[in-house]
Amino acid sequence: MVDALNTSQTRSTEPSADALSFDNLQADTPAQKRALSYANTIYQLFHQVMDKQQPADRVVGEYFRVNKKHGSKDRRVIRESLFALFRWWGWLRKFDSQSEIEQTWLIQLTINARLESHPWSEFISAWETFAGLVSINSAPEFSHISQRATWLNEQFSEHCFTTDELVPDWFWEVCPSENSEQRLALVESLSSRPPIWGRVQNIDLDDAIQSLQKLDIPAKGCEFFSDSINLGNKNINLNGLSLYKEGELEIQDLGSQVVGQLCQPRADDNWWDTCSGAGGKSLQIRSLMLQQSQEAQGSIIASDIRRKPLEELAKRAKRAGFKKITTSPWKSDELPVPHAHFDGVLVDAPCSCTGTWRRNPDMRWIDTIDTVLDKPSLQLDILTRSSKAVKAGATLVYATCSLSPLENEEVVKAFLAQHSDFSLEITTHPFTGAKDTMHTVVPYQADTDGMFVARMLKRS
Ligand SMILES: C[S@@+](CC[C@H](N)C(=O)[O-])C[C@H]1O[C@@H](n2cnc3c(N)ncnc32)[C@H](O)[C@@H]1O
Repeated sequence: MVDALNTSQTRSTEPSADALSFDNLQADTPAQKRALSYANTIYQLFHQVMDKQQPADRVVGEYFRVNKKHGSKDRRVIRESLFALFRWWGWLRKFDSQSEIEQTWLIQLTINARLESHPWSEFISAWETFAGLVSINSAPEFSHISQRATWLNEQFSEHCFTTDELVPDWFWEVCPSENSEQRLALVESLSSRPPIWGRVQNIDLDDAIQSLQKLDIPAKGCEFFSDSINLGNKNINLNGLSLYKEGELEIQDLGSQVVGQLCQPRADDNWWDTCSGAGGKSLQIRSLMLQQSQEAQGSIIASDIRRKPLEELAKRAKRAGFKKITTSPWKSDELPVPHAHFDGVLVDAPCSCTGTWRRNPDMRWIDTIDTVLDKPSLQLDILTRSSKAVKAGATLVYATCSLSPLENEEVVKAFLAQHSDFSLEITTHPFTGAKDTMHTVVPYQADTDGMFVARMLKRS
């Protein structure tokens, strides 16, 4: 098997892959000509991501920004084919043994489209014909990855396709799971896209749902949190939505919302969000305070080593009218806030982001095991320094969007081993109802990203 990972270990400054040459193929119809043009574009974007280790959403966004000639259908075919390639690359890379790059690519594109049940049949038939694949027309509508693996094993018996290999081998080393049913459910969820999740603030959920449904957005509530909203799977032009522009709707994955919920902020608490980024959880914490009392005096200081996300947070807070959120950049080892001062400190630590692989399927192939292994020492350092800001009797919450125990349970255990004045609290996993001291939100539990969260108490 050709190991695609070997080609992507180092960051390249070379231009992305050369264009493919389809000169020896006779494209007679407009659909065939377009199919070859798409094949070339997708090939170059794919290699820009893999060879230069650049995130696919950035690469494709920049491509469409520069190449304005593409209409909405072109964009859809290119974008969806590209993202699907990363979802199925663990299988598609096995076809790399074909002699000609062009033919290999057309085979991979055809199988990719069949695995996704893409609707652009005229282009798929063109790829299939040019690829010389005559016998795979019987692809059914798949509802499960096991069906896809079975179909591939029947069609291409010279290879063996297993569901575990849809993620890189190193993933199982850092996210071990002995239980084969759980492994399958995890790969299944990592092979599909979650819906767009949001949160309403300053507005009644039912009013928000009604106004979004009038715009043909299939919005609905969810059984877990009264302010969460499921916005369906289709892209939404947020800047065209008045709810969004007026700060009444924020996009936040439901898994991420678990973290704010388990912070359990009280109306008049003072919180420090130490790694706030653009402040998804700071906004949520303030909104949870206001849900308890419109007079809530609680405040949040948001910090990050990057200034730009803090500027974005300031805009979001202004949009929502949340005057009690302020920002304080974290520029050095010194705390940017007073010691032993806060009722709650949230450390949403930088991590490998393996829990977000559903939305960013390319990351599983451009990252390596080091993406996980180099994080725990940084995470422990940030958690240790942040803990100094917690006052006696108050709360410290540690969270990541990683699925690896090395970045999660092990970091918390290492912290507690050095800090006997902190102890874990028992909390309830909102999706499973499990009562425990540390929770992993696994993507298949509620169709979300993956997260980890643990809540600790500093002794009085
Ligand atoms: C998981 S993201 C935070 C996401 C954010 N809390 C949210 O809800 O959208 C981790 C953040 O930690 C920040 N970060 C990385 N190293 C840091 C450090 N040494 N000190 C403070 N923040 C850091 C990153 O810039 C990044 O924004």
